[in-house]
Amino acid sequence: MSLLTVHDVHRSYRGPAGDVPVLRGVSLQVPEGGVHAIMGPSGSGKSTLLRLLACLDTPDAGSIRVAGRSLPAPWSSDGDAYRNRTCGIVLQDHLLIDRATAVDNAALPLLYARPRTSKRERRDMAAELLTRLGLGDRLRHPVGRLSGGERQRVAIARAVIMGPSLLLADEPTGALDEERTDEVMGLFRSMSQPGRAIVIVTHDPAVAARCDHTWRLRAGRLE
Ligand SMILES: Nc1ncnc2c1ncn2[C@@H]1O[C@H](COP(=O)(O)OP(=O)(O)OP(=O)(O)O)[C@@H](O)[C@H]1O
Repeated sequence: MSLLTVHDVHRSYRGPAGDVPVLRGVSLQVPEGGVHAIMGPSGSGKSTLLRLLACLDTPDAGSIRVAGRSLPAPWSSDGDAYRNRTCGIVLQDHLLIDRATAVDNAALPLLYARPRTSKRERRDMAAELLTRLGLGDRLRHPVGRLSGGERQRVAIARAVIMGPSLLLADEPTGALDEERTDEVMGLFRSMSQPGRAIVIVTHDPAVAARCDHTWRLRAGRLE
């Protein structure tokens, strides 16, 4: 069964010389229980597509359904709930809180979880994930003082902490060495159970080779 169904999605941006079409009829069916990759040249619209799937933006035309339901409006409370409970996202600019520790950044989505969790539970869950991602000795560091690859892993921990049905990750291993890439891919693989799917945008053929399926974005369409 498809967890994610995208049908004939279009998205243009307004440019100085008129509209610039980026997505020109993207269709996609992502089955449950796997790790999938989207590749494509720089500027082909991969991040644009991911933002639509994360309900951070709306298509000009076409439809997106997750677990059989159409996506809500991005800035509605249903959109917030979708991003908190159904979908986890790792963006290229990680949007972390620099002064807060790695644990507090990773635990942030749990603040809005129902039923509520105690501060202790939230920190324990975050610490466990961060340790699994090789950050056991950085738990109490403010993320503003972490390296690019360390920040990337904090963003991954924050995206997966709620156990999302759909995990979307834009270049999640772009700043990581081989060993750390293995840890991240291992975490994604362990999450890819029935009822869940993981979609990663990557430029790295070695990462795509470890995914169940790879789509290529070319000329505004997926192949
Ligand atoms: N908010 C925006 N306003 C105008 N144009 C935009 C906007 N966001 C993206 N674009 C344009 O849309 C095109 C696709 O951008 P996008 O970031 O989706 O590509 P990408 O495939 O993710 O690229 P990369 O691999 O370099 O990250 C680019 O030409 C970009 O300049």
